[in-house]
Amino acid sequence: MNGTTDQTRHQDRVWSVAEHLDDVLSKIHPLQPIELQLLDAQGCVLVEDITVPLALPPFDNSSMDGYAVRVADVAGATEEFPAALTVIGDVAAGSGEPPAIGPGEAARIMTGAPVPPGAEAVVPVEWTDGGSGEGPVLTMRHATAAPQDATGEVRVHRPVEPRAHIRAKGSDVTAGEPALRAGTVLGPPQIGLLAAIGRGTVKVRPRPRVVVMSTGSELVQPGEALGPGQIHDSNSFQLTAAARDAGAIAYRVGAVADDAETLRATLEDQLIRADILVTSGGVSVGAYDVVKETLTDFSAEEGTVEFRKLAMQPGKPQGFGLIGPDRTPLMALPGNPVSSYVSFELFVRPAIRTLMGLPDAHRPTAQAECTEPLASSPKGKRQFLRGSHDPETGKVTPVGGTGSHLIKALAHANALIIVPEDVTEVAAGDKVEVVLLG
Ligand SMILES: Nc1nc2c(c(=O)[nH]1)N[C@H]1C(S)=C(S)[C@@H](COP(=O)(O)OP(=O)(O)OC[C@H]3O[C@@H](n4cnc5c(N)ncnc54)[C@H](O)[C@@H]3O)O[C@H]1N2
Ligand code: MOO
Repeated sequence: MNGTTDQTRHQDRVWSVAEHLDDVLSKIHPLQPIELQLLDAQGCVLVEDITVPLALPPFDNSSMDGYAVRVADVAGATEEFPAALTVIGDVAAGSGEPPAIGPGEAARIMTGAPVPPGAEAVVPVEWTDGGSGEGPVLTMRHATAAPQDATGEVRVHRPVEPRAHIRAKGSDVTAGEPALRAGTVLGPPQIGLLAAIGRGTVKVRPRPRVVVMSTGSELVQPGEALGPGQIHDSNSFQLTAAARDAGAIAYRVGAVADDAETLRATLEDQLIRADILVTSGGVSVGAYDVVKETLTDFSAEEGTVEFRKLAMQPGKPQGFGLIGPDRTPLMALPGNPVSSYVSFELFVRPAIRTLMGLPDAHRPTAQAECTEPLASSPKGKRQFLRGSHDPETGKVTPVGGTGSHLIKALAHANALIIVPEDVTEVAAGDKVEVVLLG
């Protein structure tokens, strides 16, 4: 058997969606963890258990703007017979050493300020005359407008329970308690907790750097006028946005012309900053399908990219391999805009999320009732039609047709309707599986 026959046979093999995905994911491994600043770690997976170094709150503090008092001093107080206390000063949030409260004394205290020694409870300002000498008030007067309120006398109109309006030291978390476990995905509240316990950096799996490049001599940057036979490059924008949406740091490279040398040089340049490379276009059987030509001709040192046909529509032609000195994954997607996007959702997004070590690499799916019959689907191919899914009714309505060039319909869809390989007809009311695009 000669080499050409081998290669021809190999190319003849049609891969299922699952086989291609398995092959991609089997060659992609989570990135090495690094220490990142908190905000750079957003959306990343924590790889260390985090223990609370100090209690939260770190000290007893007031939950209200009011007066720190001794309970016995306000026992039995009413509006008619208020308890009059001597105000010995202000305790603002951030106060280092608040004054001690003796019998018959109170300190004006602000929310979050440390409870002074001797105080047993906080009376909200609304239960007092605020030092005005008149009836109950709703607010304190501002310190600059009425500095005298930090001294003088306050009348308290209600008694208070011990510890009332005091947030105890350690009532949130105590020192030594686990704060977050390795494997946690860092969302805003987790980042808030890390900041609260004083962590400036954390060890996480970083976001992958994804380089997106489109190929095609017909492509013109949006914003520029089209010449004859030209179209705007939409894939590189769509795919860069999709890479970001998947959690990656995405770099968009302008469209590369259908020229093998230019493509080779651009790939070499870009490898340095890529954890994964995504190309669009040039993978079919045309005379100018430069991605396939260039990457198939790679030497052993440069790496191997395999081009294959998948039993799916859209997204039949796909290339995948590992290139460059670090064997960086490269995914060569078909150029038709819907094909490249569907391919991204099915193969690149899970690859990105696997690099990040995320537990949910795949988009969620749901069963839905199809509101309209679907045009006959090719036998033996898994078809992904665009749909508008309503989670409230559990129904999905097809949007646009099967054409891989229907960019507008894709922009009005929020789901992909899956028509399995063995199904050729879907009637209105039939149940279908949908990929929820979020
Ligand atoms: N004789 C055959 N022709 C084709 C086959 C086949 O099996 N036999 N497969 C078709 C299928 S399926 C697909 S998908 C496409 C894939 O083609 P390529 O990956 O080589 O992509 P191009 O030829 O470069 O472009 C296809 C189409 O998409 C437009 N395009 C490309 N890049 C962009 C971009 N960045 N932004 C917007 N639009 C883009 C391009 O102008 C073409 O119209 O091949 C079929 N042909
Ligand atoms: O597979 Mo192509 O992606 O059908 O248009």
